[in-house]
Amino acid sequence: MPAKLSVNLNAIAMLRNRRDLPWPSVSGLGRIALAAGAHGLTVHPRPDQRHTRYSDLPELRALIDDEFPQAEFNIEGYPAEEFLGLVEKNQPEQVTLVPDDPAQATSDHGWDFAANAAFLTPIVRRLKKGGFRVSLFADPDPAGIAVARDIGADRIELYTGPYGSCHSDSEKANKELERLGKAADVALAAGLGVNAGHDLVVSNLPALARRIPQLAEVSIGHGLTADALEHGMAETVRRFLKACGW
Ligand SMILES: CC(=O)[C@@H](O)[C@H](O)COP(=O)(O)O
Ligand SMILES: NCC(=O)COP(=O)(O)O
Repeated sequence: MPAKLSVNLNAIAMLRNRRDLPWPSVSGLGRIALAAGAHGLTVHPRPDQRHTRYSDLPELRALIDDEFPQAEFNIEGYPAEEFLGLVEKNQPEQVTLVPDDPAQATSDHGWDFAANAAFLTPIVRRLKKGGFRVSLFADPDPAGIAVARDIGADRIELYTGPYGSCHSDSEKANKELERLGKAADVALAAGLGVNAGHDLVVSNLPALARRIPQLAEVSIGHGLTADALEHGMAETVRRFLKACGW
């Protein structure tokens, strides 16, 4: 089965947050994405709420429950107590734990599993007891991935940033793809599911899906939002011109 697509709404939320106005609507764009066939929605709330706000989460949970009950809600973030409380309140199908420092502009590495095993193990146990599927953000490092299994995760999410940044260097992209592929082989052999995300776009997805045919889910925000703007711009300008009487 092809990988499921979870649309990350953080970039939409960041655009919305430029003004004290309700547009672009995070739940409205989430509805459009799910109506178009996306399999789920992802948010990555950070403590400063510069992207998704905590108040967006109940609205997205209700959107899925009321209109798209087959879709999944994926909440990503650093597992501080505040984040764990948000997860427990908003009941996502999947929680993705990311080693984000609040000062980081975006996620740029996976967990050091050996160094964080004692920290993550009780958190993963608590989340799984709560009924949530747990995925851990991971660099494509086979040694670390074996530890992720021992920590109790259901899945890993491979950090694809270095692969995504090779858009103009196909040799480098192939090397990064092979690292991701080998890490996925190790994870799958260990019984872990494999998700992937960060800087994925239409042009780099097919090769990733071919190398990792068992890929369970990709979560995509920045590149997908950029495409939505590009492909929606002409129609939008026509609407504004019509409103001006042209
Ligand atoms: C874990 C991960 O790679 C994504 O959550 C990424 O952080 C996208 O969200 P932002 O664009 O808000 O950083
Ligand atoms: N988990 C990765 C994600 O949700 C989206 O990352 P990006 O496409 O915004 O880089």
